[in-house]
Amino acid sequence: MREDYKRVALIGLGLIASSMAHAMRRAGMKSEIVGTARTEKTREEARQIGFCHRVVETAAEAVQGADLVVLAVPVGAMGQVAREIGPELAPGATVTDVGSVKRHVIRAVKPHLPDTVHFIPGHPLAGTEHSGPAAGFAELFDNRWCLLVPDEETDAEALARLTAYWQALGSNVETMDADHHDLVLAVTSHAPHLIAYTMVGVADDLERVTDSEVIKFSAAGFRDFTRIAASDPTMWRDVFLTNKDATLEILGRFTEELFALQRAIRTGDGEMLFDYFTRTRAIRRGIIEAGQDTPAPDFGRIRKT
Ligand SMILES: NC(=O)c1ccc[n+]([C@@H]2O[C@H](COP(=O)([O-])OP(=O)(O)OC[C@H]3O[C@@H](n4cnc5c(N)ncnc54)[C@H](O)[C@@H]3O)[C@@H](O)[C@H]2O)c1
Ligand SMILES: O=C(O)C(=O)C[C@]1(C(=O)O)C=C[C@@H](O)C=C1
Repeated sequence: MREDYKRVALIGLGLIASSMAHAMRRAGMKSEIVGTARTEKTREEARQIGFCHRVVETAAEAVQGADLVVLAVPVGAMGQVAREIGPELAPGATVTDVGSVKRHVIRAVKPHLPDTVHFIPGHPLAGTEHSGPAAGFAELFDNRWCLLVPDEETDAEALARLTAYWQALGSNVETMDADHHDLVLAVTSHAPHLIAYTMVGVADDLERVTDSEVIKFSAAGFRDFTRIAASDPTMWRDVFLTNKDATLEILGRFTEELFALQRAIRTGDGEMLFDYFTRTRAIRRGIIEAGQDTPAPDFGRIRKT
């Protein structure tokens, strides 16, 4: 039987936190949801939508009496938030985060937390290009991975409870080491975002195709790039600054492959191109067969809880 947390504090009330609150309500959790965000504008927007039971002014106030605390702010702000909440945390509470980078978050957060709490970093592999409290929806985590990053000292019971929580939100949960997480995500998420940002930047630099032509002739492929390249600038600046080594490692490999493909085009090596694209097509088909390609959310259809 699932043991719901009594009080869940959401620090940061953007896409991920608001989706968690909607998903908690959908799951019928009994927890009280207390939220806070940095600006009054965001707090007021969250109050109007109503996914929290209470929205309070500060992070220090939000965590009081909470047995689960979720840090859902940009990766670069995690340390500062941890410093603020550290002295207010209830003994026995679990503190987790949803940041896209793990090694940096652990380094930034852990020193500020008392020994009496369980710190279990996490990362739901689900998102959209939208941000803010109005962007959230209950289905975001359905059939998506949520990676938890325990260490050798992590309390097994606290880990089992957090795992059950994410499963109730719709996720499949796996554990992973922080460095491995950061390398895997550099390949599957961080470098692809940088490539999308670059591709849209290149199109924008070509004055000829900007204005109406980018819109008019943007086929599905480029349109997908523009969706990714519309992702939150603060979030992604922080991801690249804090997952520097892994991203640079993957970009190095990417450049080598790009040169190999460039050479095949120049030399007319059709066999190389065909074989390469056959290999990558099989990867896409594998993702679909595994049910991991959730279609883009239809915001008109999704009813907010
Ligand atoms: N968007 C995604 O696709 C996605 C997916 C998985 C994980 N994440 C991670 O989740 C976290 C939150 O992302 P999101 O998409 O919900 O972002 P968001 O921009 O929608 O929301 C961020 C929230 O943090 C608050 N905030 C910003 N700076 C702050 C600061 N210095 N101090 C305190 N609060 C601050 C904002 O007011 C806002 O409430 C990030 O760490 C991100 O890396 C994002
Ligand atoms: O679908 C998207 O818009 C996303 O980019 C989501 C996405 C990803 O790269 O898959 C982005 C960042 C995360 O940390 C996790 C998920």
